[in-house]
Amino acid sequence: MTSPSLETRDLTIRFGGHVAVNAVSCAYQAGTLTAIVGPNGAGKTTYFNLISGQLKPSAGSVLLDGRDISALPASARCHAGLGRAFQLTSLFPGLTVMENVRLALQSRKRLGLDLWHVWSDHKDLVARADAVLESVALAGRRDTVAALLPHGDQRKLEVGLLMALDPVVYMFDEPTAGMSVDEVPVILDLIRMLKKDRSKTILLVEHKMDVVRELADRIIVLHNGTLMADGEPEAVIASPVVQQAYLGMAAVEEAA
Ligand SMILES: Nc1ncnc2c1ncn2[C@@H]1O[C@H](COP(=O)(O)OP(=O)(O)OP(=O)(O)O)[C@@H](O)[C@H]1O
Repeated sequence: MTSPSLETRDLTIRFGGHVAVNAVSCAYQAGTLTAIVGPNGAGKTTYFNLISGQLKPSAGSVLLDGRDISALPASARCHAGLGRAFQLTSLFPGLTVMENVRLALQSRKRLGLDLWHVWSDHKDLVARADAVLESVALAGRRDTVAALLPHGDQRKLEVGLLMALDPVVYMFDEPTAGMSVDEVPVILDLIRMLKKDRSKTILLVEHKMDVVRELADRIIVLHNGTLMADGEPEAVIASPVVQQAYLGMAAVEEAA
C-alpha cells in the first residue's frame, strides 16, 4: 500500500473534562473518499478542526504526505495542501466570480504583492480561472458579483475556489446542509468529479446515509470522540453495533 497522504495519530482534544476527540488514529490514501459519520456531538467537526488547524490538539499529531504539520497554523496547512470548504465564508462577496477564482489561484502561487509577477502571469491566471469556472459550470456567470449569485451557485463557486488552490486533501463538512432539493445534486456532481482525480484524498462529514453510501469508498464512525468502526461502506453500515447504537434505525432504513 502507498504511504497515506493524510494521517492522524492519537489525535485528541479535551474541553475541560470532556474528551471531544479521543486518540483518533487514521490514515487516508490518495484516490479515496472517506465518509466520517456518527451521531450529533460525536466529534466529527472537531476532528476536522484539528486536521485543518482551527483547533490545537491536547495530544497527537497530523501528518500531510508524511510531514508533521501539527505545529502549523490553519493558513500554512492550507498552503501545504489541506483544502477545507467553509460554507461561503471563503468568498469575497463584492468581487466577481472570475475575480474570486483569480485571487484563489494567486494566493496558491503566493503572488499576492509581487506586482511584476501578477502582471506577467495575468493572462495565464485568467485562462486557468476560466478553466476552473468551466469545471464548476459557472462560466456563464464569470462577471457576476459573487453576492448576487443564487445560493447554489455560491456553493459551486466555493468548490471552484477550493479547486483553484489545488489541494492534496479536500475536506467537506456537510456540503449539502441547508441546500434546496435542486442544489444538492449539483454539489454532489462536483464531488463526484473531484473523485475522478485519483491523486486527491477526500474527507466528507455527512449525515445523509444515501449520499455516504453512494460516494464513499470507506466509512469511519466516530462516537463520543472515539473511532468505533472503519471499513468498506456496506460492511460498516451493516454492522449491528453501528446500526443499533450509532447510526439509528432511521438512517439505516434511509440507506436501504
Ligand atoms: N470549542 C468547544 N468548547 C467546548 N466544547 C466543544 C467545543 N467544540 C466542540 N465541543 C463539544 O465537543 C463535542 C463534539 O462536537 P462536534 O461539533 O465535533 O460534533 P459533531 O459530530 O460534528 O456533531 P454534529 O453532527 O451535530 O455537527 C460536543 O459535545 C461539543 O459540544
